[in-house]
Amino acid sequence: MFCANFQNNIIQLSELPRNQFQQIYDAGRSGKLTCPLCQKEVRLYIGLKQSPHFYHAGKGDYSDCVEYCSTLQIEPASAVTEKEAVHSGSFRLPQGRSIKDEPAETQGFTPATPVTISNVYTDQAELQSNTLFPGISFNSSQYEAITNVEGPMLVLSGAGSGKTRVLTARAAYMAVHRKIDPRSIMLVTFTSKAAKEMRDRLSQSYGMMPQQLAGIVVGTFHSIFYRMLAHYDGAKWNGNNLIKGEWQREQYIKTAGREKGLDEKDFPYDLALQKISYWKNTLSISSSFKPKDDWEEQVFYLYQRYEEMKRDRNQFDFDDMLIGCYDLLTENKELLERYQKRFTHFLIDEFQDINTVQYQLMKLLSEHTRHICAVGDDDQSIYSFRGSDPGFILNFQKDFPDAAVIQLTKNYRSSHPIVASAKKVIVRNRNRLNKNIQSSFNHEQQPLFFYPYDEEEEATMIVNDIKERIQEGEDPGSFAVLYRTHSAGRAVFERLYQSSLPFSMEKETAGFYDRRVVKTAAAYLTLSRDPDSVEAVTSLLFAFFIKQTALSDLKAISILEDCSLLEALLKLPQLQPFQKKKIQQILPRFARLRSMKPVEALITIEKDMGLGDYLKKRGSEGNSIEKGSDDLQDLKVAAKEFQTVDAFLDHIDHMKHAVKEINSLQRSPENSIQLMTIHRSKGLEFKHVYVLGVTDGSLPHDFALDSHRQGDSSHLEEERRLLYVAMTRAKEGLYLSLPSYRRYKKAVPSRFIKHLM
Ligand SMILES: Nc1ncnc2c1ncn2[C@@H]1O[C@H](COP(=O)(O)OP(=O)(O)OP(=O)(O)O)[C@@H](O)[C@H]1O
Repeated sequence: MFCANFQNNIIQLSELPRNQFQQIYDAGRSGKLTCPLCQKEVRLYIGLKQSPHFYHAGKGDYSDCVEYCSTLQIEPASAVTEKEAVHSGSFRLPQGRSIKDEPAETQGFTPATPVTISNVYTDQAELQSNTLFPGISFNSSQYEAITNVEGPMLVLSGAGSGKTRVLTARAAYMAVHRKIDPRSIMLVTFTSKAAKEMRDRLSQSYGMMPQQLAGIVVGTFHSIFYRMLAHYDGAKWNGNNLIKGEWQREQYIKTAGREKGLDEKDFPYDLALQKISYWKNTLSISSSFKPKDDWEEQVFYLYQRYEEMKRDRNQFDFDDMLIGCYDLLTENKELLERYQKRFTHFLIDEFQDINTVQYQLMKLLSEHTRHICAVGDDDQSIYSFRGSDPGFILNFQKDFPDAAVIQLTKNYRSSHPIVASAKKVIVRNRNRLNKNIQSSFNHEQQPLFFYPYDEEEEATMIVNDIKERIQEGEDPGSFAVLYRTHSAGRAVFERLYQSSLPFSMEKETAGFYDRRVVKTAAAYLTLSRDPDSVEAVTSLLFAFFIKQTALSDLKAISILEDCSLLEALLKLPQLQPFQKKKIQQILPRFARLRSMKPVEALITIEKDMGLGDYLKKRGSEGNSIEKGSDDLQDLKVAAKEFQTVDAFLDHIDHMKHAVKEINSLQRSPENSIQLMTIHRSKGLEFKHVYVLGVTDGSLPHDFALDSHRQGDSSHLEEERRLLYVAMTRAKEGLYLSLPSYRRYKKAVPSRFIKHLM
């Protein structure tokens, strides 16, 4: 049905401006839409499977209502003149009627479209062997990769081609069939999640005895090498001295930057930190190191000061763990030999993401036996910013010219249409090894593009689609929603929370309202209704560049002079004249904020109340990947659906509680919808995968487009690999979202997928 009653007016869907769908959808959810005929509650459908339409909230036969609405059908929009239309609120309600009863097209709504793939699926029968472990089959390449355990081996494995299966089976085969001491097997993974999965698979699938299983050393580079360091010198490598938070690293280099007079609004500290990590992980810094240009000169200074600051405090960071171990083993031959005696067989997962220091460590440890097996896929290399380099795959063959090379090209995870589409995306990368990945099964479901209006509607469509599929019998654990950056997951988090569907997500995604800029902007809003909020006034001190110690003065002034904390700001004795002038201008505006619409209030805060200046000076505007002003734009998108500041602030509080609640539930991934960044999804698989924001600026990220414009296309290629990784997580359903607007700006489909549309 295509009409509904809203605020005593009849809305025709064909006449509803596209940007108001979400608002009407929300009105329906809060019971504010009714049927023009029976007056019962109706809702607006926004999803993937059908075009938007109104439907009755309760069950029953509503054919009369549908019929009635169809008699209200109007002439095509172009035929309705202004004279014929009346205006109600922000909606244009046509007067003209026609008795046509085909469904009216909804304005600007494009139904989901399938990805175009040209090649047809051809089933290539293959021999599978299951003699090694009952119930688990292996194709001939996998079999060879598992059983050929002597000497170096490189396994080039396409997405979903069973590298995890091969790695775990190879470890189990060595222990069970070849009776190699499990304690001498080292299996290195890239993430702790992958390590856990390997351990789980080893225990469940390969009939290993618990003591055999316990013997194999399975872990990430960091966990394995940190254990070596802690064992050698527990006092120096005490976990309490580890710098865990990025913010602390940033604080150190910003302190160093101030010594050099580097301006925070111009200087990209995030890139500087990345560069420092890169240098460390690629073992680039030696006595002969020379910065290449001015930028590197500056970063090199920050690097030196950063290292000094850590040393003075006996601290170390994650990169130091690997470098520390490398130094230890190269300097202490006796220790190296002890470890070499202990370990004889080495397996490395995600070899495409290895960096110099990790590679050198593995080479050192394995040089006595050369039983080293590296498994990787250059198309899934997505950590070059940390110094990883798919070039190691090529170097491996140089370092070990006698290495056996095995290609795994059969994809067992994803259906043919998914593999074919992902392949069409990745072949456009120039810097890659050519391979012919084929799916092992066909499926009638094609990957879909869908076209939400903006981020909010994108989240609504996805959550509704998941809800429908769960109602049809799918498990919540079959779904994953993937995105490029953490803040992009905010809207889906909020919709999922409102829907009561079980889901879990990474902490960073959940912490949108705790991001520094978001928190500061929200503090302005809070002070407009509670000028005595200690938390909000503390955030404001940051924004006005006033020392935090002023808080106790503020409290005293507020008691002695009987004024609010906010008003006390102006009476602070330590204010510089320019600060006083600014605060004088800004204070009266707080009260007015409360009567504005939240988006309007945020614009006022940004433009007229100092937040814009704060962003320029302190809000990481120089950052390339996470700009402060992007956070503010994201906050405006979140605020869009709210009519009052109070309602928006309540929503923020509610969502902060929601985060705590969801985290405390600790739902298992098997039973809940997963929200995560594409980076985190590596190595995982889901029946249905939704990829948010497949638009230029989001995927590829703006920073990669910038560097492409400046002549460096390596980041763009990495972004394409990210999309490839995201697509190849899906087994059956792949849904790529192409919103028309992003951060209030017109968005265009990602250059990576245009040829698939
Ligand atoms: N020979 C085989 N026969 C049937 N299924 C297989 C076979 N090999 C692997 N699989 C299945 O294919 C899927 C993908 O395997 P796996 O997770 O090991 O791939 P992967 O290469 O690690 O993937 P990616 O690199 O994309 O993360 C899994 O569900 C696995 O059980």
